[in-house]
Amino acid sequence: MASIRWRARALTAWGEEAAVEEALFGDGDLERRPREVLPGVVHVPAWLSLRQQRWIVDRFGEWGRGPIAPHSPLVGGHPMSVRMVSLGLAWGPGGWGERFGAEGVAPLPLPGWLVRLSRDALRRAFDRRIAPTWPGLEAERLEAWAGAYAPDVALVNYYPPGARMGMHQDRDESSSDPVVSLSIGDTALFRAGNTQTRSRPYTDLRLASGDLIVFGGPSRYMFHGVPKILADSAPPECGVRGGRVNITVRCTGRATGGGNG
Ligand SMILES: O=C(O)CCC(=O)C(=O)O
Ligand SMILES: [Fe+2]
Repeated sequence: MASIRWRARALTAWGEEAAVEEALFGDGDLERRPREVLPGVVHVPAWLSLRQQRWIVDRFGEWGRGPIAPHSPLVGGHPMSVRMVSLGLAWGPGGWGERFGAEGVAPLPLPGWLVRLSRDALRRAFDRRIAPTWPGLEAERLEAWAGAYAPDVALVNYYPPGARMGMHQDRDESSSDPVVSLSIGDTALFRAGNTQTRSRPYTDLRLASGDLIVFGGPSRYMFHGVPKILADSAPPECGVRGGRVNITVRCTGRATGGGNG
């Protein structure tokens, strides 16, 4: 029995190492060019400049000193290894709510600059030359669509070294508008799965400091996760010392008082 458990652990570890190796040296990711990873999933490497990253990391510090202290929600009775705060609404395992915790504190609003940045993200990612499959809009219609994108919440995650996030769907938002995700700090191994199951097929990619990934349309409800953070891989100038910051911007249509445009 013990040896079976050991073998299972060894196989899991081997699977992860193989995934890391594939993500680091596999054909798909070597070029670090903007590309549609799956229909509706677009990865834009190094989208944010180091200066923008540092500025956002300063805001991240302010959010952490805000009304909601960074915390690790319990999922299935276990605390998540990431620490999070949310903006616009308060996120918990039960979904998005108006208030957080026993004291019922109101979260900070989603800032206007993050709304504008997210619209820019859609313009950049869903250019037909990069993302031919979805939504396939020609320039003028893309501009109108991106300009009308109205996110109202964000989940801000800090991954200390060694943290991870299991495969899950982002389905607490009633809107199927795309999720815009920004990464700063250590590189993450990001697993983009499928919409049916939390297992294969999946596509692994590296999200490095400054990278953008957007998922919408046919992949809006894909399973995804972060099996590993690559320690000490952040550029020192990004502003994160040890670990990784991830911000996902989303639309619930429920938050009020946010910064629009
Ligand atoms: O850290 C990431 O890249 C993904 C985070 C995520 O999936 C989430 O916050 O729901
Ligand atoms: Fe997610």
